[in-house]
Amino acid sequence: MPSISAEPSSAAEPSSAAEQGAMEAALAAALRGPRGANPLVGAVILSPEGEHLATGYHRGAGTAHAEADAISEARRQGIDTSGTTMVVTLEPCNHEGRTGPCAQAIIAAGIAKVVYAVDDPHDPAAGGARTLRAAGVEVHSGLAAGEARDLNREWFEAVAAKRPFVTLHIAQTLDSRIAAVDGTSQWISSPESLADNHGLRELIDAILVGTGTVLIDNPRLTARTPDGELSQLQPLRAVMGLRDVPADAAVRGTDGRFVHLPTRDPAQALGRLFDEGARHVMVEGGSSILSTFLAAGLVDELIIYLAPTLLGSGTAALNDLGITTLADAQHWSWDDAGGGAVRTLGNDLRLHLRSTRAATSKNSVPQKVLHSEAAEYLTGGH
Ligand SMILES: NC(=O)C1=CN([C@@H]2O[C@H](COP(=O)(O)OP(=O)(O)OC[C@H]3O[C@@H](n4cnc5c(N)ncnc54)[C@H](OP(=O)(O)O)[C@@H]3O)[C@@H](O)[C@H]2O)C=CC1
Ligand SMILES: Nc1c(N[C@@H]2O[C@H](COP(=O)(O)O)[C@@H](O)[C@H]2O)[nH]c(=O)[nH]c1=O
Repeated sequence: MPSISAEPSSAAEPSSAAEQGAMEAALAAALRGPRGANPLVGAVILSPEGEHLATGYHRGAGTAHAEADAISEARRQGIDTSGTTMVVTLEPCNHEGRTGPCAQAIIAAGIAKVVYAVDDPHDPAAGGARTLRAAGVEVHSGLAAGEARDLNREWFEAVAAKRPFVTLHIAQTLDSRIAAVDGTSQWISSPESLADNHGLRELIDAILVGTGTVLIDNPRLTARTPDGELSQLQPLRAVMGLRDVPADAAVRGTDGRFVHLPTRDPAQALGRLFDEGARHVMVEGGSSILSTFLAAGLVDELIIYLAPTLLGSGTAALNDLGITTLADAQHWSWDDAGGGAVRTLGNDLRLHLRSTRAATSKNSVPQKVLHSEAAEYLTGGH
């Protein structure tokens, strides 16, 4: 059993072996969710005797939080949650949001004790622990705080910087081309990869491309179902670059969800999208835009659709990261969150990686530890 850390905190007390085991299970469950605007969170409900009664996790923005998911799971099984302990990887939220405050759900479920790993850094959500204590719930924090922070390190960093979480999308050939010499690129990906990409478009708040892509592809950048219908949720469509976006460009659409960002500075573009309310941005391309975000260290997650195709020449996925010596290479780590690090989508491989930018050696253990546990949940072929 991996050992997890307890950080000193005003409320910290020695935790029981059952609580430590539950925290490990909660950390593993959290990895089942997708990265994005919301953090990965897992929760386990323990009986007073330390038995695991129910597990929950967060499936992404707009869906039930992990605590509510675990309570629902207990209800589905007909389990009485009064007098139980909830072990959760993040401080329960206190805000109304789209899903209702978890602190109130915990109080209503009669849960007597809450053990959580790290405080919620997000101002409107913070304060769940205070609300719980005021209602007579015993609350402790700090168990596995290092692991829980590492689980969401990019998200914590984005929240602290007040910028959106950034996913970079690349649909490329085996030889890292995203378009042929004549500019044609539709489609490099398999239909299954395209469907996955449209699923992501529906989850994110904004999608961003450069003016080059607009002028060459005239993309719509909408989220669509496999039969071509518009999906229910649509991202804000953003084009970055100094040139004007043609008046008849498809990306403008007719729904008012288009924004031109007349800048070449990726931080400025993200700042503008943050001000527009975007908390998760997907950068789709082309190569100049992909490169400028990567060079600026502003990418949290990489999703690469790798097609078993060769072009030999054409537009390279990346053109310059400002790296001239191997010692300065960017290193990325495989990410098991949200369905796995490597999946087969039709003829393609879907590669999922996370930044190592903010990782500390002290906190880098749990990804390795959790690999085998997370593997149980994988649905795609590894
Ligand atoms: N397979 C795939 O996944 C994808 C493939 N593509 C393909 O990529 C190709 C387009 O790539 P590319 O030509 O690089 O176009 P980009 O979409 O990357 O746009 C480049 C333009 O963006 C503007 N820009 C804004 N910020 C910067 C910056 N920091 N550095 C440089 N330019 C900036 C510049 O225009 P300005 O003068 O207006 O400032 C520049 O000319 C197309 O063939 C398209 O089909 C595109 C997306 C995805
Ligand atoms: N060629 C290519 C992609 N290209 C991206 O999709 C855009 C077209 O979007 P739309 O007009 O909404 O269908 C295009 O401009 C580029 O950003 N994406 C992929 O997943 N796989 C691919 O092979």
